[in-house]
Amino acid sequence: MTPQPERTTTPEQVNAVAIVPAAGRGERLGFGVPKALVPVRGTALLTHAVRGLLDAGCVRHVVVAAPPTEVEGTAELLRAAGLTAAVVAGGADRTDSVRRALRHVVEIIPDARVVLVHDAARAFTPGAVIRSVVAAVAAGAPAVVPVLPVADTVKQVDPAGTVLATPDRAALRVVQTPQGFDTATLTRAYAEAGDSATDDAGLVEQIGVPVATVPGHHYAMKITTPFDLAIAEFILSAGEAP
Ligand SMILES: Nc1ccn([C@@H]2O[C@H](COP(=O)(O)OP(=O)(O)OP(=O)(O)O)[C@@H](O)[C@H]2O)c(=O)n1
Ligand SMILES: C[C@](O)(CO)[C@H](O)COP(=O)(O)O
Repeated sequence: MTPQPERTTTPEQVNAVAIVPAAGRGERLGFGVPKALVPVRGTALLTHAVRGLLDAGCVRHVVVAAPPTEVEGTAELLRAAGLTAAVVAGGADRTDSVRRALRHVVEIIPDARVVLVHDAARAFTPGAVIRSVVAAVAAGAPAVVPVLPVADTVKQVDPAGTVLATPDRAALRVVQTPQGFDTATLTRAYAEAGDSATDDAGLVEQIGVPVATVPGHHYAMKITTPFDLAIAEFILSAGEAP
């Protein structure tokens, strides 16, 4: 029998669905408007983030969780930028916002096999990171997170700030988004795990499913403070990620 070439699924063949939690208030940024709507070079962070996902070439649908009072305005913002995305009302915390968007995904795209969850605040994530997360899920990993090594020494402290321990930083990673999941795994995690977690992979860990890692990128930083906004300006002026 003639040996058949091994079939691999490329990220472009997957057509993932992306959830974008964008309902945060941006208190640490302090602009008095939801952070996702804060402009960098005249374009809202959310618009940069959604465009980045759609331009990566492997995302078929985007579902945004917006502040409940901004659902219409957010839909209009994205339409005006020529971007196609569904917008739902977000919740009280990030987990609640993702839960609401995930419910929408399951309703409108029941055949979605791969789902990404990507912070609007990580608006300048390179397409290569998005594609490698999708590729790892397509290759069979039920959950995948992009990570970076930890550059500083990290201390564990008690509530008074006294150092308790110095974990081995070689075993630690900083976690970014998009985080990618087999849709059935993420749905089960949201149904069975605790109410809240600081990331979606945390809920998957709670149900005992292994989480794989792929290399992240400094450009996928979370824009949290005015200092980060200055770095975002730099990233835009520097052009394509090295
Ligand atoms: N109720 C919430 C809170 C946060 N997020 C989203 O989760 C991502 C990560 O949250 P973070 O960077 O902490 O944003 P904020 O909550 O807006 O920031 P802050 O804590 O400074 O108010 C952001 O894209 C944010 O919009 C959300 O969808 N719903
Ligand atoms: C999901 C996340 O961006 C991964 O690093 C992060 O945990 C979000 O944390 P936040 O406190 O909701 O910003």
